[in-house]
Amino acid sequence: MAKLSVNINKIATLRNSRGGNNPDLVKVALDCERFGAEGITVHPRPDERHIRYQDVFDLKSVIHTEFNIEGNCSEQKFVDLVLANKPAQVTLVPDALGQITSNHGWDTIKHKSYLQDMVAMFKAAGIRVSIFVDPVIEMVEAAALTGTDRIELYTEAYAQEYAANKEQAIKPYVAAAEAANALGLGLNAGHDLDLQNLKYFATRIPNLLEVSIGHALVSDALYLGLENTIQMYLRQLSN
Ligand SMILES: CC(=O)[C@@H](O)[C@H](O)COP(=O)(O)O
Ligand SMILES: NCC(=O)COP(=O)(O)O
Repeated sequence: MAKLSVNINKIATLRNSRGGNNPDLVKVALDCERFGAEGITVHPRPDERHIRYQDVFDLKSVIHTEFNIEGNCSEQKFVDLVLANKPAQVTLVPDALGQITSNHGWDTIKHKSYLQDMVAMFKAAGIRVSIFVDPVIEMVEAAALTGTDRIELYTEAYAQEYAANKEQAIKPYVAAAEAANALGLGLNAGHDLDLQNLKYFATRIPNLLEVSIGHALVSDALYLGLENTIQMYLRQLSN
């Protein structure tokens, strides 16, 4: 069963909107773990629009499930933050500064040499590395040449097409997952997964190890409650 890593970016968005500490991000993270989350994911962006760099230090000192820090390793501040906190996993995401959210994976062919260096650096620090990629077999194959432990399949395209044609939507992801499996790459997935599309994805993707879910889960929790929502997502992942 794939593990559920709850991305708490949007909790930080709400907190920052009034300048105080309500909701308390650390408390929410600990509650997510208490409710069954098997990991906590954060994506500190250079503008600190939601997760602040200090949040990472505060969270690292208290959470006891897997800590996954996502971000762009071309930012030295991000690299320093990850090395200082040594999370269970770092997920390398090629976001530019002005993006409203993540919207593409790495070109692992073009950036293979650079990613090899980044992967080696984080692995030398004892941090598992995952590289955010589109469901394109050539990108998966090139990712394997970087020495990364895992890839994370960027699932927005799947989520967008799911309602119209889920059989078609899943096809590139199954092919990419099979390629990853054959190459010995660990397999994560994330972005726009939700209560409607998660089970179909998780039951058809071979050897899926982890999904990181934030925006839809936090939105659902506004209506369903955080504990109930996490349990509902976990049920979607159980066979
Ligand atoms: C990499 C990815 O798809 C998400 O983890 C990303 O963290 C979402 O970022 P926002 O929460 O800023 O939209
Ligand atoms: N890596 C995906 C993630 O952490 C959360 O993405 P989303 O569920 O907020 O779209």
